[in-house]
Amino acid sequence: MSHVIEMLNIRKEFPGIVANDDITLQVEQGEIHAILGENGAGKSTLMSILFGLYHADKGQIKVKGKEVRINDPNDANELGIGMVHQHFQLVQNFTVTENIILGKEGGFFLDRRTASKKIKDLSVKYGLNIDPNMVIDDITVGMQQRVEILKMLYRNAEILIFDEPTAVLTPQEIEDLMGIMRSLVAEGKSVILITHKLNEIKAVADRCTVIRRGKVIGVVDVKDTSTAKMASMMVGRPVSFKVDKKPAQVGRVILDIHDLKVMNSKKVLGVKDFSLSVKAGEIVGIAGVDGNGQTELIEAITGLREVESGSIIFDGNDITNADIRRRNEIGLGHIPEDRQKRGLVMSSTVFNNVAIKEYYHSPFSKRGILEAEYLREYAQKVVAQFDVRSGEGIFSLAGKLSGGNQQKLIVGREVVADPELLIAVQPTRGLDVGAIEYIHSQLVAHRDKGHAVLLVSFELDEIFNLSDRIAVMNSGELIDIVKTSETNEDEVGLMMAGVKQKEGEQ
Ligand SMILES: Nc1ncnc2c1ncn2[C@@H]1O[C@H](COP(=O)(O)OP(=O)(O)OP(=O)(O)O)[C@@H](O)[C@H]1O
Repeated sequence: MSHVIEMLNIRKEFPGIVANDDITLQVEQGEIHAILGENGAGKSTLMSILFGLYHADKGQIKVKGKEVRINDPNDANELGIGMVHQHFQLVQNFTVTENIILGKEGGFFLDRRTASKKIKDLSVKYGLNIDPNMVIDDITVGMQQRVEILKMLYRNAEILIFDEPTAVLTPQEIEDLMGIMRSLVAEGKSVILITHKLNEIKAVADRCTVIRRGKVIGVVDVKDTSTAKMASMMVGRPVSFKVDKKPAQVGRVILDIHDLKVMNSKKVLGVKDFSLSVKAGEIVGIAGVDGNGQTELIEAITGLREVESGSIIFDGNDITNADIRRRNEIGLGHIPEDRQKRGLVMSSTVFNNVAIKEYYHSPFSKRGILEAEYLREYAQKVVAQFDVRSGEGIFSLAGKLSGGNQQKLIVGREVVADPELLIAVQPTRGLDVGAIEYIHSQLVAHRDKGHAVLLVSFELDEIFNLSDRIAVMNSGELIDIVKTSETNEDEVGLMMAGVKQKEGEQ
């Protein structure tokens, strides 16, 4: 078998941490090679080296047997290496076409109509459902990811790196993407797939390199290795995939939404006459395909988007038009969908990011002066409890944390603040199975303390594992709300497609 890519004995250090410690990765031509590792294990660093974004301190890279030096992404592109990043690299106010041709030879002088046509054809061919004329700001996170995939396909890459490509895709989109990957390798291309989702590795990958804390633990043939085995190789202990929880002890209504109407960014109703209540001591999960009004609903509840009509009552207080700080103060916590845009200040430290919502009041500050010692201990507590790993602890910049560790930081900050209502949107996006197990147990513990949790997730498994009741959204409407114990994935799947239960029974 010929190796299309060989990364030999790669070492990369950052202040306080060895991100890659003597890593060897060999990818065969025509295979889908998965890389599995905990959050912060060094996967993105390794791929950034291959893509010319970082330079290894030591080691060698060979492409098709020839040693190469990859100084920047242009070198990588020339060697036929393409990458879909975990965090999108798109200009928000540009169209899809502009983003795709940006940085390509000829760039903006390219004939846009021809470029748009080629993009449209690729989109249709791979079922990506992207209109080349749409502006990035107006499309969902899931669609933005597909634009990244299109960008790579547009440049005819031979070796395609996917860094957590399915984290925001719907089950159907994931299926489609798997199909795309299979057809890519059938054409002789090679795929490197970084994912935390073991079932995806099982479904498409040929081999898997497992890394833990910067070191290679082993390379396995996927068809001969169980998901449980891969999980324990990665985490270093057995992992439980089921959430242990007692029946909910529900109390008073915490969140009461009445006939809510909210516009989306296209100025049409994204949320239509939506009513829902969430009680203390329960987790209500919102199930739905991405783009069916969940974002607008959550933005309305958290104060990020204006309400057209209807009301939002929080523990007896009308907060329909309240400002965000007031919502925080009366006990609303929010784990946002887009952790980089809304969750963290990337250029600031972990410490500042933990303090960001609390710094102005006691006990975090007194008479306008920060209680630095208290804040430091508080930040240390969040980092320790949620296992946020980085080179320089609370003094690391948030932007230097691995994607999963950024996510753990946000979840930790919001849970430790102990809000009456925790709104958790995709709380385990990008997390490894060990971290998911922990975050799930923390969300259940939050409920068991008598707090309310409103969960939005595109993972039906997660919705079913955590929720006491499931509210299904389709086209901005509440299709139905059902007890988790009285439904199943097929029924919820039908409702997600807009079929009301009674219609389904007919
Ligand atoms: N530019 C940087 N400066 C400092 N530390 C960094 C930098 N980039 C990565 N690191 C650190 O290197 C380690 C490995 O990070 P990396 O992003 O490679 O992990 P990962 O395996 O991709 O994790 P995840 O699954 O969470 O995405 C982390 O501890 C991270 O904080």
